[in-house]
Amino acid sequence: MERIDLLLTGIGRLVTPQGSVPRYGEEMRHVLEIEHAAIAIRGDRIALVGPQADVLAQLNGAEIAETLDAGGCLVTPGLVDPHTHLVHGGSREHELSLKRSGVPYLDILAQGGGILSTVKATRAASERELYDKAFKSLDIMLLNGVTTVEAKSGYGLTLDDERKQLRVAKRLHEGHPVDVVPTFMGAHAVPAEYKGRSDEFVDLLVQEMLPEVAREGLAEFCDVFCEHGVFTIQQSRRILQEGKLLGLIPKIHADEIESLGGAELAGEVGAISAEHLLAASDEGMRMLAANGVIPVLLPGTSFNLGLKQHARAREMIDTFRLPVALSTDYNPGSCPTESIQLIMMLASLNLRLLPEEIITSCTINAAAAIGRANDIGSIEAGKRADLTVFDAPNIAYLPYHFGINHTFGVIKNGKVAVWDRRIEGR
Ligand SMILES: O=C(O)CC1=NCN=C1
Ligand SMILES: [Zn+2]
Repeated sequence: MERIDLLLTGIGRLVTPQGSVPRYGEEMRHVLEIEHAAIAIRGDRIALVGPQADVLAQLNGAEIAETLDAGGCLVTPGLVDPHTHLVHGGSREHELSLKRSGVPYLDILAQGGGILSTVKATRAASERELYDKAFKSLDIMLLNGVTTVEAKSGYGLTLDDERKQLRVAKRLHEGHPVDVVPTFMGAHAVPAEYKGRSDEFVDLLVQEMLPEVAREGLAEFCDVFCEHGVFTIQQSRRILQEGKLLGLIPKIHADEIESLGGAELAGEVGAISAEHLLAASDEGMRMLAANGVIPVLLPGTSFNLGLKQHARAREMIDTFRLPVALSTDYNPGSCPTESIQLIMMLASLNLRLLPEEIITSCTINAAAAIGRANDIGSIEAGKRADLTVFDAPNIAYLPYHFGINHTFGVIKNGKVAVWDRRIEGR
């Protein structure tokens, strides 16, 4: 047996989905649980995983560079956050009273606030300021147990400012332990200078921004805010199809507030994922299922907007056999939180997901929503050594004991990125 760089022993309970594809419907509750487990890591890959006695027996005689005792903690795959607006300037707490007095999200946007308020702040911010602000959020996400994050542009709305955001996302990927996966979302809102001329802005997106973003290789995905008062189905279709021709995989903010048929469009254009889906129709869910589109649900957003309606997750899983994923939707307006553990609790409370489904939604299915299920999202030999160590007895405890951070340790690419000294004392 070749040298092992890190041996993690003393794992009270290891819980992981299995495989390198999304888990559909009832499969979402099938997770592997191993008590008294160990994980052997070579380089940035998992070499061995199993009951500690078996792992040690297989390592017999191998050189082990470092051994860490997990103190009986719970270990899962590193958590994946597949839908964030990470890179942005400013904040929108000044809109809180408006929101709490009942002014709808889309009305604030129509009055030039909301996303457009963040556009002003992002255009005014330097790359350094955007980088430093997002770096702090990545620290919070890492400390929460997240090892890979998707980051959308969409607060620039000019070619230069969209490129600025995407360059910052690239630099964050290089400069922070958490991996950052970039999405172009120039179709996030119609900027003030194009007010009332949305088709002309779509021309700019399609004829100038998309080709340049694709040429520079600044994004893997293209996303659109397909919503009443933002981009129509026709405009969204045009942007996503043009992006796809340029090699940008489609994603879509679909049926977040009104049922426009965004889920149907996601199926039609072959999107990798469709996001929000509070108002998705049965036909929309059928289209998602028929075309292998992953629904990414964002219970933090409906919670923070005080919406009574939630995505019909149970029907998505039980009736349409969809592979549900979860995300924070971290952004300065509709969901200003980096806490994936709060999202776990809200998924349990408002989406009625089971603990096993929640873990699957935050690991392998979230990884699949950003095209990385073959690399991350489960604890198996050959997968990336991204692990999260929780001070919890089991996975049900995470959404049950809410409002705190249960993460005691994070291993990223086989290296310790976070390690709470209280583990030693356990
Ligand atoms: O409000 C924001 O800044 C982010 C958002 N985009 C679409 N829904 C929410
Ligand atoms: Zn979003």
